[in-house]
Amino acid sequence: MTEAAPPPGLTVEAKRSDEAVIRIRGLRTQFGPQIIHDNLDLDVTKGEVLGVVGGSGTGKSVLLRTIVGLQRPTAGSIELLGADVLSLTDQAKEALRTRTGVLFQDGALFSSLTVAENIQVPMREHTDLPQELMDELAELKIAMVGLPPDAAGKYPSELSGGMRKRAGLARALSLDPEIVFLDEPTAGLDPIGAAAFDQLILSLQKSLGLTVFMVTHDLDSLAAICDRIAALIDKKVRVATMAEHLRDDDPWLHEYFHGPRARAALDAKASRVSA
Ligand SMILES: Nc1ncnc2c1ncn2[C@@H]1O[C@H](COP(=O)(O)OP(=O)(O)OP(=O)(O)O)[C@@H](O)[C@H]1O
Repeated sequence: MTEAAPPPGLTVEAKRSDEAVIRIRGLRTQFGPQIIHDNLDLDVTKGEVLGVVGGSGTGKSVLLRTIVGLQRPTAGSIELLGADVLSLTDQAKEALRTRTGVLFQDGALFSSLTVAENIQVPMREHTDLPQELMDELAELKIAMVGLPPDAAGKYPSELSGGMRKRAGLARALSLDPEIVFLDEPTAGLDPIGAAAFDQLILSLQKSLGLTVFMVTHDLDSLAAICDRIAALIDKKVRVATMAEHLRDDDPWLHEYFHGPRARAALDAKASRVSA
């Protein structure tokens, strides 16, 4: 079947931007006199892995929280999966929440619940599935993130840091979201654990067709799995591929992407590609 021609007046550019699952325009975020984002625009395309970087305090986590509706901006518009986040009814907000998953920096698991119960929290909140089915789904999510089956009955305190991250990811995937938001998913993991977590994110992204919005400081993650990188600079984002950022002469980008750690990450990527 041939693709239908776009309606008159719809340009190729407009057609392409229709694929944006997150579209931010003119975002301004301010805490008292402190302006964090100013006239920030960002499009995130369906199915991409977007890395979000920036110096400490530039507003990466606030941006994530604002997109998922946990923080209200001072001005601007945010479209998430076609819905205008800032004017939704509570009911529509709930419905949108079932289509997104969030992994906060510390995993944010409930310490008094087992891993399976943690994974079932969003199911209980948003569905009325019978317990038996929720148990089966929790088992499936546990397998998907590479945890052993006996992790289901364990409490977060009984897991290693890497396992807790995986459990947090399983909970973020609880309702089969279309977009996952990850806040520094590899922070606190050793390099081997971090690389394994990167590969897990990449394989889930590919098999589930997820869009991934990932705040990170981890240059290895950026090099290994991100399609594009949004750098928070001067209260706005500059979105480009890693190769393009490497050619940018902005001082922060230059220091970030040309320092010794960046070179090591790029060398590691180059040797993976040539292997
Ligand atoms: N609820 C809040 N009230 C007041 N100020 C806040 C609030 N949340 C964040 N901030 C401020 O906004 C700025 C951006 O915070 P954010 O956590 O987004 O930074 P970040 O880029 O994620 O930093 P880091 O890389 O250090 O985690 C910081 O100066 C922070 O103190």
